[in-house]
Amino acid sequence: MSKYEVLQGFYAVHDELGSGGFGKVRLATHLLTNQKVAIKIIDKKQLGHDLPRVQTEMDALRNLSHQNICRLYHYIETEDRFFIVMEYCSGGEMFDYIVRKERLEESEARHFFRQLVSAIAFVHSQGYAHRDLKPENLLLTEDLHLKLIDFGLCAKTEKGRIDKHHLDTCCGSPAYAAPELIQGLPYKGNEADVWSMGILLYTLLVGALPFEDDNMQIMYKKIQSGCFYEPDFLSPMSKQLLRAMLQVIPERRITIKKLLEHDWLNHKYTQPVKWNTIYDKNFIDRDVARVMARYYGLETTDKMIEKIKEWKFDYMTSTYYALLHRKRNHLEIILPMTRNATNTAPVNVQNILCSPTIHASLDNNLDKSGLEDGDSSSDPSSISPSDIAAQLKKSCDVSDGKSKFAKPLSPESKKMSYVNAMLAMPSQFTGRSPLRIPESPVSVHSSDTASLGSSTPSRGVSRDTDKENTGNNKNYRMGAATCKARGPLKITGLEDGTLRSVYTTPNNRPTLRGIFSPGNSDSSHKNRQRARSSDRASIGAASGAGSPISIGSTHSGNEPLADGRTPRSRTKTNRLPQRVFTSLERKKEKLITLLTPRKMQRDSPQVLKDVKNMVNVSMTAKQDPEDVRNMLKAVFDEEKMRYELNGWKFLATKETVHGWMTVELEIVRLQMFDKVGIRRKRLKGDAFMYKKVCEHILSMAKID
Ligand SMILES: Nc1ncnc2c1ncn2[C@@H]1O[C@H](COP(=O)(O)OP(=O)(O)OP(=O)(O)O)[C@@H](O)[C@H]1O
Repeated sequence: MSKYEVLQGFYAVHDELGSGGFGKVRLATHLLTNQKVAIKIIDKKQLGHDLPRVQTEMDALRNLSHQNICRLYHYIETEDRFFIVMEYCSGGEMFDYIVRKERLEESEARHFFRQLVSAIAFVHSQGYAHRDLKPENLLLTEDLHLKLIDFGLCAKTEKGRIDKHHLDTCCGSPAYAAPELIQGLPYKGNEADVWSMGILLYTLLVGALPFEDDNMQIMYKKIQSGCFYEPDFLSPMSKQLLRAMLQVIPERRITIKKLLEHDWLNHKYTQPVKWNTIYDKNFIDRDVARVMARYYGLETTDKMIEKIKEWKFDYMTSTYYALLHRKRNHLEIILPMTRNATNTAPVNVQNILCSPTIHASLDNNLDKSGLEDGDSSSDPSSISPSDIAAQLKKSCDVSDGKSKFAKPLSPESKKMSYVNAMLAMPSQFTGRSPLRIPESPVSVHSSDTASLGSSTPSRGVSRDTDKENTGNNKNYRMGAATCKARGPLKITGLEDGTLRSVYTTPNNRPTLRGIFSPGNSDSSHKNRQRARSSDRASIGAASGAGSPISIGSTHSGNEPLADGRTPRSRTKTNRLPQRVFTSLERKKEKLITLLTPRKMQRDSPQVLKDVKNMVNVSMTAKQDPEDVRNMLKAVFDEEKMRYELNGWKFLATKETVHGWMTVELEIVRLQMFDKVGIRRKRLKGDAFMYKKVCEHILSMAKID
């Protein structure tokens, strides 16, 4: 029996997107609509005492429907596993975005930070505190909307009482934890979140952590001192905001309300942050409901609307959201004629990036259901059932070796994406653009975008006005600290105790090198700190930390990997239906790949035809992929990194003081530039470790 049998016929499961302490997140296709989704697969056995975490996360995701929070589509529980189907954030982790940029310019950091503040203001307004804010939990969509994930550690109080309620569970990642948390004092979730946001803002602007040390106890002391380095390039306004957020005494810390009004956040913006949700669960998109009513065999659209409004988070909810997403992207919304029809979904059409300017992304011009304003281009009501059937048949017809792809419905969708624009923009700090994109046919306009390129970060140290916080060094800030190191922390468990079983069946840098160094893994602390992805049983644990690593070993297909997992080649079972499906969505060129013998497929790297989704790709100066492969092998050997090579994909692991980190590096061809690129993905380990490892590998490989 397949591990994921429960998903069969509904989702096709693909590659791993990332992994946390308890399970993996896999990319998947929602088969009925051919939309990409992310599925978090959690093994119950691995959860142990942390079982309530899943329930906490589910409750939060059900309740917290917001434009900057990753949407829950579907929730399935089986005897062994939980499957959480979510909106897929194809832009990857926000942190990845700054790996190549080293640090962000102020206006760009503001773009992301406004969205984070919006999400957290909403979360708090609903009585929740996130308590695990860190770069790994901030994802991006293809048009650079920020989406908050991972509510497994969140705390719930009565709505509107988050600022009254004290919590006592210490959780989150140490580097992002507020001083009151690491002292083991009762704390308020909202205040602790503001501190973590301060750390996040610092990482965006500086590209390093404000408090860190190889020794965990020293790091704690630094956090409690509130004393952090302020590089000269930070503007006075950013310094002031960072100080306000990184105030050691929680009562003196800026509140979220004040944060929303802060000048830094609103600089050059005509509108304040829209923090309230723009979604209304009572508002259902009629076009989508109409198409679904036909599929589910309901007589009227209204009946379908009533059904969707039950919000069961089953396959119906998932289908509704998947179709809504298609509509938002100006893709046709069609389903087979009836639910008894084949589950084969219409083939994918172009993944279109529709956010030409920073404002388009920022303003979240969405209506209550999540559709962009003025989205009148698609009118599925004009599609008759026979059209739908014909189209479906046509689009799935690959008998002639060519798949027929639905056309994008709007010419607008051809606009250059914000992602592309940002990647094309030279970084003011590095003096180069991560991707040297030749003259672009579409210019990016809007006053704000223009300002991104031209704004000069203010240099020179502003005189500190906050006397209370003035330290000896003018570049250091001292929060009003109680420098009392209380030593190890006690974990007392989550506030919300019990797990309710819900059964649902689907049918129904170092940029500033020298400043940043990865923190340490004080094992005694780790055991007490609530386990986090970077702290929890890792590759090192699985392989026996401290045991000798076989250096530079290219694993044969059947040996277990360093992390104890079975190599991908072995875990691949009967994937044919999935492979066929994938080929359909990847446009007709991919069919050639499908029909090519496997050996030949492996012999040439994947070709990327445009710069879309190239946020995680570094371009090399090489034209021969073999050269790059050899260079990477040499770097791994030199770095004593263990790796597995599967065709053009390396799975490399490295032990650092913080534990193990696994990165996937794939060699790809960049057709537009006639160059070879390296696509990277963090699979395990904390984001800063990943950043450091990637920067190191890429600079060692001398790829630029
Ligand atoms: N919706 C998504 N779209 C794309 N990638 C995702 C999505 N959700 C998660 N990921 C990837 O998977 C990783 C792990 O996800 P997540 O943090 O939810 O797992 P976790 O087990 O709760 O982790 P942790 O141990 O940090 O709590 C993320 O850091 C991200 O890289």
